[in-house]
Amino acid sequence: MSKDIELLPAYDFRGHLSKNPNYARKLRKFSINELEALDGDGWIIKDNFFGQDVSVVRTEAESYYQEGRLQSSEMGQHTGAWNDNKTRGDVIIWLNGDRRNALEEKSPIMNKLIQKIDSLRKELNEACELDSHHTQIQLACYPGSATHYVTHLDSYVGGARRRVTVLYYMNLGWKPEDGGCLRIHKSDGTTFDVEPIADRLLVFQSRRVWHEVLPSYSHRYALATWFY
Ligand SMILES: O=C(O)CCC(=O)C(=O)O
Ligand SMILES: [Fe+2]
Repeated sequence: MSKDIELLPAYDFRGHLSKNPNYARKLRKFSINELEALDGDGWIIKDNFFGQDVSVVRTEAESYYQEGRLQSSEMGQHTGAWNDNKTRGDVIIWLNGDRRNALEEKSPIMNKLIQKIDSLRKELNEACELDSHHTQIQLACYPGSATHYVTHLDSYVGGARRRVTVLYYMNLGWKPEDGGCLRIHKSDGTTFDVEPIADRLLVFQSRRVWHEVLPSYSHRYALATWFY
């Protein structure tokens, strides 16, 4: 993805909060420091987000893989140019729309996790006037063999108009040699690698944070949610 793409405006979380200081009291899941970081660096990490049920979520995720329901991903609906495993080597399933309704029966614990992630959106709506009413949810597996995803933005003019990306990792016993870090490219030219360890949540501004998935050498599972 070329860095010349036209950017959509980023969201000013702290600005919206400071216009309504009373709303600071509505913060339960995010701290003011975290909202400042979402405006500043553009991302935050929340470890131990869901607790020990991460192992059940992982098992539920693997069942989609074993049933052959994870399919090669497509990037950019407007062009086939990105639909190529040199760009992106994960296999995915969308869990919104009709599949979302089946989740309660098929993957009850993942369903609970999805609700917990959605409560973050509701809090941002209430406290920071995010006014987000549309989400997309995707379960993805990078099945080892150096599968990766090149540097990109999740949202830009002409693409999906996402505002917030939430990634939840479910890789128990992750080791450095498993690879698959999420590499963030900072505006000062340096990088920051996020290890995709179990029960870690990463939240970032979809319109600002350039990122890539480094080659993965074992099965690497993540649940991605986008707030529009
Ligand atoms: O799984 C990850 O860490 C990131 C995946 C990603 O960047 C995407 O699906 O847009
Ligand atoms: Fe991404």
